[in-house]
Amino acid sequence: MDPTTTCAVISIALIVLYSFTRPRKELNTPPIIHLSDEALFQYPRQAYEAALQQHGSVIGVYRKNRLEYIVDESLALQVLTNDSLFSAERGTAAILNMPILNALPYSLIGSLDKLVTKGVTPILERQLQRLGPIFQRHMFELAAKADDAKAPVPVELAHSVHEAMAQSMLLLIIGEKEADHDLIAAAIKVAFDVAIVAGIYQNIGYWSRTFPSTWRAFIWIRLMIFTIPWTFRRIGWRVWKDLKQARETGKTDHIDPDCLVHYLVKDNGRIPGFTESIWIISLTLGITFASIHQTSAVIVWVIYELAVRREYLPELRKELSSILETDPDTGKPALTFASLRNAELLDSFIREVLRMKGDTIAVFRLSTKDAPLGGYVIPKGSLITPIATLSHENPKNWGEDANKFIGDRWVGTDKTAASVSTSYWPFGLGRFACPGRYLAVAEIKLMILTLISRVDIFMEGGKYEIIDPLNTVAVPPRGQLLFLPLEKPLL
Ligand code: HEM
Repeated sequence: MDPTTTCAVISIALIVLYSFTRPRKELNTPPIIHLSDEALFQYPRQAYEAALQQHGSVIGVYRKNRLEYIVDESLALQVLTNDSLFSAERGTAAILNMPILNALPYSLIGSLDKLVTKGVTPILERQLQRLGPIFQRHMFELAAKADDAKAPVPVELAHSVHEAMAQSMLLLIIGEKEADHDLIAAAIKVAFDVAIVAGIYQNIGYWSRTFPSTWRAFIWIRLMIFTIPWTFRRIGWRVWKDLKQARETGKTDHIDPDCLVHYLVKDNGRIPGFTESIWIISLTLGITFASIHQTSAVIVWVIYELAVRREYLPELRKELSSILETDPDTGKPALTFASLRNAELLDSFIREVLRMKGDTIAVFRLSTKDAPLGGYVIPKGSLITPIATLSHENPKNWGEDANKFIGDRWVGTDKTAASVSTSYWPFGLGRFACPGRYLAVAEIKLMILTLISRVDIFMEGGKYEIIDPLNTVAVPPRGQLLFLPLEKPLL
């Protein structure tokens, strides 16, 4: 080895040795509070809120063998928006059990954010014109299950919602206009499998909850190496073929110009090569999960809430009648982009559901350096999250009735379901607030208005059950929805 190389090797070795042996200075870290599994998984809101009240604005709590720092509303803004101390991308990767994302040369989460911000939001109206008929067809088919019924009949909502979401997202993402049953099933399965890796159902399984580290290792290998590539192969192959044809012909006309794969190819600046194609396929996998799973869960939440708060239905139908426009081709009443924008009462109801459904820990960040916070120091590499209920239901933010569900609370204000602030962040906050929220709210409105234009909705027993109180964000409630056809459909 020549002297220069020897010096370089020795220097690197010394730096590595120093960084491992360097005495770690004592940090003034927040108190670590023990919360029992029962408290965390059965009544997390009360447990976290009481601990914060007793021990101050920031505490450490072990959950599923992992230390998480929990803050109250006074520090929420700082934690969620101070990118120089708390990283959204790293926090999301860690909480989704995918720290490997942080080792990639490009930021997957940053690229997904850009993809939706640039590829969907600016052309939201056009996208909704394309996707709308798919949502409506699935909801009409579901409503038709109650045709001729004289008493409320049970229907299976979640399945239809997932199919509608999967089919429309296949059109949005890969430009598949006629997705067959297998392709739709593959998209649903991919979203579900990624949700499992991401730990979305981890709180409700005995093994995953009791042996979280072993569970994480096992599930990661099984799902990431075998199951997800297998279920994703049909979608991935379709994208691969499109990209291969582009490489061979130098052209992209065979790819739907409004789909996200087309956007990615254009954004790449040249026809993607092999590694760029793999990256594009990874992004389509990520966006399939991000766009299908959470929106489907929220639609179920909103419809179940409506079914137990039936007093809002007459007003919502009145609103629907007033916002319908006339389809220029058929002359029939139609729901357009403008109709959805004008559905103020429904928007307010959705916002109230998102505010009040009891989210506790929902949006995570990871400290990128030893970060001063609330009189303590959060050590570098720590997960940190504010408790959502303390912001969302705080009387200081929303008045004395802050913890009361008032469906029309936001009508006539500038606060829409998608407009996030320090006191309302179901879509996150700051630079990385969910880029898909405008699309998501429009989809939710479209599905709900379509349904209530044809059927009356009820919950069996007048109630639903929360399956996972610690994850009301992504796990929908359970209950039996019932439909009764309207005498005079509005659509
Ligand atoms: C009601 C449905 C949805 C909810 C409640 C939701 C919520 C969230 C939340 C809380 C975050 C993290 C934000 C943060 O860290 O500050 C997020 C990130 C993200 N969401 Fe959504 N989301 C929904 C629908 C969608 C849809 C339909 C899309 C795509 C079309 C989407 C795409 C993304 C992406 C790409 C990210 C990661 C990048 C980023 O953080 O900017 N989401 N979402």
